[in-house]
Amino acid sequence: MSDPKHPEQLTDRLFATERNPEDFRFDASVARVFPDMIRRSVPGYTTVIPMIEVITEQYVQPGTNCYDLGCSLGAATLAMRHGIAHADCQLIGVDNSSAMIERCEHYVALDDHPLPVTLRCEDILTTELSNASVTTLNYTLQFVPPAQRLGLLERVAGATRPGGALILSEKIRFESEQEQDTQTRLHHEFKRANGYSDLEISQKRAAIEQVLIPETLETHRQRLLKAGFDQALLWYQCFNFVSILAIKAE
Ligand SMILES: Nc1ncnc2c1ncn2[C@@H]1O[C@H](C[S@+](CC[C@H]([NH3+])C(=O)[O-])CC(=O)[O-])[C@@H](O)[C@H]1O
Ligand SMILES: O=C(O)C(=O)Cc1ccccc1
Repeated sequence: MSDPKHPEQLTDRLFATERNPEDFRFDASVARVFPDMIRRSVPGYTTVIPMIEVITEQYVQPGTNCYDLGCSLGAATLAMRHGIAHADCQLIGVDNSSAMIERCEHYVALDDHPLPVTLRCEDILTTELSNASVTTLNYTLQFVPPAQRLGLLERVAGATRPGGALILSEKIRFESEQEQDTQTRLHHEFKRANGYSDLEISQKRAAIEQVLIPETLETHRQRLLKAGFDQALLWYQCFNFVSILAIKAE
């Protein structure tokens, strides 16, 4: 029996047996294994999360809103929460998967911290954004159709106060075919080292192909500047996964 207050932590075996090819979705079966899946699949994830607290602390401003767009189970939301020392800030997590938001509520409740967290089960493309100091898109923009990415980033930049920031973490692709092959191989070796079989790796790869669209670092940088940020700097990279800090000038 599982205690609803303590969501069970399961091992990701979703792609371990032969499956029909079907696009990846953030449904209840993914939500149940998500902490294990993301930790074993995304090189650098376990480093990026605690750094989100450190970066939030540097850019948060009193009396502002902080957003975690595509919050899943709230790992980045809680890191942001611990970096916010102002009681008059609002922290808002947004995800359009109800399975994720339901479980996220439990994790937020288990985290002993005075700052309230508002969770919205909404599309990040239409959710209201205003008076922001820190916004996080931690491996979420990669799931937004490329044609809609600039519009979303313009809304984020437009809602961000002078001196505020966006933390953007993404899987990227590389201009050079040789580098693309090498970094992809290293990512797959990382997954293998974390216990995924060749079948799991190849079936997951097929399932995410149409829904997770990586772009180059240069495309991300140029678009962040076009959207209204004044600086876009790479602060973390592990293989084909990066995190960028985009800053609005004071
Ligand atoms: N249009 C959308 N609107 C709202 N949510 C969306 C949308 N598209 C995708 N999502 C949501 O974005 C999340 C992406 S996971 C983020 C990890 C988290 N940030 C973490 O730090 O643990 C990353 C990954 O699985 O690689 C999922 O929960 C989707 O439901
Ligand atoms: O698993 C992969 O190969 C990825 O690229 C990352 C990922 C992590 C979690 C959900 C979807 C994709």
